[in-house]
Amino acid sequence: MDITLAVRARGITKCFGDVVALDGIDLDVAQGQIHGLVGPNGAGKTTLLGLLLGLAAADDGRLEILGTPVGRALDTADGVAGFVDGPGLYPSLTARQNLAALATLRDTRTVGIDDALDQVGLTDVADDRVRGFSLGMRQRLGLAAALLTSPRLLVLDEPSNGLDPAGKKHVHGVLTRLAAEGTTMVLSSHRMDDVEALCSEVTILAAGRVAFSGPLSKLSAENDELDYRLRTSDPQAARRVALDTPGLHVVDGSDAEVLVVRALVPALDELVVRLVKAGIAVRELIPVVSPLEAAFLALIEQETNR
Ligand SMILES: Nc1ncnc2c1ncn2[C@@H]1O[C@H](COP(=O)(O)OP(=O)(O)OP(=O)(O)O)[C@@H](O)[C@H]1O
Repeated sequence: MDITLAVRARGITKCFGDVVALDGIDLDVAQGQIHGLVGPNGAGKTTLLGLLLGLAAADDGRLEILGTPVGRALDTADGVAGFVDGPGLYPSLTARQNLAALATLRDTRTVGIDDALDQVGLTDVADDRVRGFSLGMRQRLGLAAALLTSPRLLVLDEPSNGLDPAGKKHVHGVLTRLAAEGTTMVLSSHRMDDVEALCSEVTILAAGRVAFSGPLSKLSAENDELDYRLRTSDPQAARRVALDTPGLHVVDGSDAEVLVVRALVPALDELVVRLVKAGIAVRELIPVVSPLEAAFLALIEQETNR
């Protein structure tokens, strides 16, 4: 048993009737790490998070949480908190009453309801009924509910769902601070940019299988061709230069103002040098999708075509 791992899963399988939701999943999450779980709809993310929260038991495989093997009884392991499919809240109660009710039900030591509300930025609406809360406010309240138990492992299903940019920044700040204080997190997202902002490691699920698991730095598409948007001072001349540049393709979807080119980094460098030599100013040169997003999409395609 490796006590430096907050989660250790080996060969986890979970079926719903004929549907194989998880098909032999291995997962290692080091203590204090924020670990992202990404994948397309139906990949098995929520099912896996549900197993970590003790909401369901695996059909096969071995799961250890915070150093303790998980049995077949449905129960949240000590030190674990979080939610899947949105937090369970009472709409007719206020935010503060919801947290008080949960603390009573759990009979747990609390870090303080006011403190939890403050951490997620809900102090001003603490005495408003949850019925009137937006999706983003409910997500924050769900996080506050999880914080009440001072968890060592926090399991969150799409915590950024419904958050506006300021809300997302706030919640990311809370999660980053918790990780710095030693809380381990496993969170799911559909978005690689979320994962990039928060996580040091990521597991990509596709069709119930692990397509990749490891540090984000390893998941790089540097050696693959990427599409880049190019905006210059002279789009027509830039197109002629691009068409002449070896190893670079002008992609359909380019328009009069913006050229989309597909290239490896060396060919892209050559294009920029040629543009500058031709007196054409480069105003914008950005990947259409980030290298991580591109690697993610390529892996998903590979795995779903297997
Ligand atoms: N309770 C259930 N009964 C039957 N099938 C289920 C159940 N829960 C999940 N599934 C199926 O298991 C597979 C994995 O679903 P899961 O919800 O874990 O995926 P997900 O990656 O979280 O998807 P999404 O991104 O859409 O939330 C899907 O095919 C889904 O239809």
